[in-house]
Amino acid sequence: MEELLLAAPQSEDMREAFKGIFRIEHNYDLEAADIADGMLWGKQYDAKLSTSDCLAIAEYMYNKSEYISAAKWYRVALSHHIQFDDDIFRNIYGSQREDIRKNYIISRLKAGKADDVQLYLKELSHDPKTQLENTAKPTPSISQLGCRGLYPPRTNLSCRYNFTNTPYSRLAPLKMEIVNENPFIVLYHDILYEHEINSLTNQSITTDGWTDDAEPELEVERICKVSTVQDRKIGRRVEQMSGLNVDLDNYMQLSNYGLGGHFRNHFDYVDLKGHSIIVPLMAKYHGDRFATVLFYLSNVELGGATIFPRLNLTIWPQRGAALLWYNLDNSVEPEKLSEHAVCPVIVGSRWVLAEFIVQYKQTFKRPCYK
Ligand SMILES: O=C(O)CCC(=O)C(=O)O
Ligand SMILES: [Fe+2]
Repeated sequence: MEELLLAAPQSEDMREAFKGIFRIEHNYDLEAADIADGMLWGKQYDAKLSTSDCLAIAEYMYNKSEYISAAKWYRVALSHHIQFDDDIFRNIYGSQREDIRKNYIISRLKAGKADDVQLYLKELSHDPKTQLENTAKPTPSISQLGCRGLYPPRTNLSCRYNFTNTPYSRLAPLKMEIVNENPFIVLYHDILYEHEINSLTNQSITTDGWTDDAEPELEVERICKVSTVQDRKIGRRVEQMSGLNVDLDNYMQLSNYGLGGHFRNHFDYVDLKGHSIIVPLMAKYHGDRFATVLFYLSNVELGGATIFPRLNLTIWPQRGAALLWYNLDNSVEPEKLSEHAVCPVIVGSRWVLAEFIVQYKQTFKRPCYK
């Protein structure tokens, strides 16, 4: 029994799963009834949520003051709830059904009007897949549009072989897809070997990313596991991809995002001028993060795109590809357009490896700043 309990989810695991489901529901505009049925973003999965799962989610949404969402989850819980004609079952479950109905009505009233209470009562007997009355869909944010793949399609972009970044590139040109001209963002294809990907993704990572609660001064939220790795061979490839100087002994950041894992909008630069505490440290060692190279170590079955909301750019992870972008502009000032985020993972395990290329090592490679 003790062994079973050890393997069972703890209350913290449940809370994190609820938060993940909340992010998925809102970012992708999914309906509670669909999620409960395993219908995720248009794809039917062989998985269903139980009545008690739905009830627990409804209560989580209620406590978060997300009353419309709570009402939807209560209604789904009720429709999945055991309904027996048998007296014994009615005695056991009847009162629970009444409680769910009550909570549904309270949630509806909290987000609606007392005058509409008859309407709300009627809704209770409708199929949970029907829309709730008088509830408008919220307008999606720019980031949500990106996560849903709804930015306008891009034209006039190109692919070519890159022969020129380093002398070695002549022998082994890289497959380069230009995804944005200004600021320059490129996606390199087939940049990692299978054995490299496998050895990176077979590691177990135990350290959590960070949340607003843990480090409020960061003002970002990152839900994933992180670890560091050193790999001189991959470091050399980063040099080849970027044409910049890379510290081969640098630690790269390995991250794994699970259900609902995400990284809210952020910049990779620190903006040395604005942060007096870290400036001496950053300055002593290497300066700000000039560019980022992000290796995708897995495909993601659903969700988990990298988005640049200010550029209307969505990049879907492709195992073995790597994305390169600049965080500072030509005058080494923060490039505001480099703001980016990781959309919540709906299904799958998302692995990435990031190398941050630092500013002061580029003095001779990029000497001609404006
Ligand atoms: O995983 C991604 O798509 C982006 C990761 C990222 O933004 C970071 O590590 O700073
Ligand atoms: Fe980032």
